[in-house]
Formats: sequence, structure tokens, C-alpha cells
Amino acid sequence: MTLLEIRDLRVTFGRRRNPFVAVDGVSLDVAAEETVGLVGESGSGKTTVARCVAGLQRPDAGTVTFEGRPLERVGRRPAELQRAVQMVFQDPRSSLNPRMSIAAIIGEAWRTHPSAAPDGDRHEAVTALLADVGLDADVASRRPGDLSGGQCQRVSIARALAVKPRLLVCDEAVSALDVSVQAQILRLLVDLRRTHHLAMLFISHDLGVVHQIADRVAVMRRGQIVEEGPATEVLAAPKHEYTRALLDAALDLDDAGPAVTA
Ligand SMILES: Nc1ncnc2c1ncn2[C@@H]1O[C@H](COP(=O)(O)OP(=O)(O)OP(=O)(O)O)[C@@H](O)[C@H]1O
Repeated sequence: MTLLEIRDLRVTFGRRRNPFVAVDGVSLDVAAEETVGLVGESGSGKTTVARCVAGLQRPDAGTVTFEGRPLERVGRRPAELQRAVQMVFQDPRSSLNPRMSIAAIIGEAWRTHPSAAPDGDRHEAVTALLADVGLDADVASRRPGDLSGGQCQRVSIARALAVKPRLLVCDEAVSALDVSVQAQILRLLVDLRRTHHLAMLFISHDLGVVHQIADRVAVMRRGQIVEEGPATEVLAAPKHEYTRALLDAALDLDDAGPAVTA
């Protein structure tokens, strides 16, 4: 069953005299419990697509639907659809309020979405969510500044899970982390998608990372999807020269440093 359906999406930035087409007719589906990797070099339009899905950017043309219902902009979006689609951003520190405890950060998600709040003890529910993302219960009383980048990203994921989403949009969610921490967070996401029945739109410039998590891959270049297919096929036998160039660049990086392993 198709969960997310993006059709003919177009986003233009800039003035009328000098328009810049950042997203140029993108169509993409994500099925329930499927992980789709959206890859491409910096500036290819990936984040702009993610922002349209999250309701943070209004497209000039095209549609984004979730189970057939239009995903309007934040503010116009019905609460249940707002809940269903959660974002995990690149820089976990800047997306967590430094003055709040981790328990308060997770509790705020329930204030925004009361229908997702636990019936029973909230403290226990926070502890359970922290355990889901591999953090000890004592993290609840700490603040983001007390935690490592990887721990902060686990908290961001716990906050997203707190409202029981169906789709996680991860925008460069592991890019700011050390390679070994990247691998841990990727493993966590792979586990969570199974245990929490999540679909994911996983955005990354790094084909090596996408390879570890995606069922299907769409390759974006200059606002357009130039190649799409099962991850194993696209990455083992890319058809488009741009995908081949991205793969070569990723292999060169592997040669230069430690490989990412799941
Ligand atoms: N608000 C904006 N105003 C003007 N141009 C923008 C705006 N947001 C993005 N762009 C431009 O649109 C293009 C696509 O940006 P986008 O962030 O979607 O790409 P990306 O593939 O996610 O790259 P990155 O990984 O570097 O963020 C870029 O050239 C960017 O400079």
C-alpha cells in the first residue's frame, strides 16, 4: 500500500526575473514500512522535497498525499497527519531546546499531540522511549548539552517516536556524526522501522549510508530524479552516469578512510 505519494512536485525560488527551479517535476512513492533513500549531491533539491513533505515548504505545483489525503502546509495540516509524518534533522543539537530536560523535550511532543500522550505514567513512558533508542533512564533528567551528538540524535528519534508516526523523514540524519556513531544510528533506525512499523524517506548525499538502510533508491540531480529502483540494483548496476559518478566518489572516500559498516 502506498503511504506517501509525491506527484510532479515543483518548487521555484527567487524573483520572477531570475527564478531558480530547485525541484523540477519530482514524483516518488513510499510504501508502508518501506525505506526509500533519496540521494544526490549538495544542492540537488533533496531537502526541498523533504520540506514539502513536512509541510514547511509550499510547492509551486504538484501534490503530496499521505494515504490519499493531501499533506497541506503545517498549520493547515490536520493534527493526525501532522503526527503521522515526523522529521529527523541533520544537526540534533540545534533541533533540541538546550534549556529543557530530555524528559521535557519528549513531554512537549505530547503537549503538541495530546492524542499520542500515554494513558499511564509519563515518566515510565519516557523511560520506555529512551530504552527504545538505546538510552539509559537517567538521560531523562539531563539537558542536550550534557549529551554527545549521537545521544542527541537518539533523543530526536525518541521525540519523533513519542507521537507514534507512520513515516519518518530523515534529512541527512547521520551526516553530522562520526563514522562509528553513524553506523550505530543506522542500525537503530533499521531496528526501529521493524519494531515500530515505520516507513522512511531517508535523505543523504552519501550513497554508502543509503546502501545500508534503503529498500529503494531515487537519485536526484538538479531538481530531477534521474534514476530510481531497488537499492541493490541501483547501487550494483547504476544505469545513469550521474549515479555512477556518485558511486565512484563514494568508493574514493571509502579508500581514503574507514568503511561504514552496519
Ligand atoms: N529558501 C531558499 N531560497 C533560495 N534558494 C534556495 C532556498 N532553499 C534552497 N534553495 C536552493 O535550492 C537548491 C536545492 O537546495 P536543497 O537544500 O533542497 O538541496 P539538497 O540536495 O538538500 O542539498 P544540501 O544537502 O546541500 O541541503 C540549492 O541550490 C539551494 O541553494
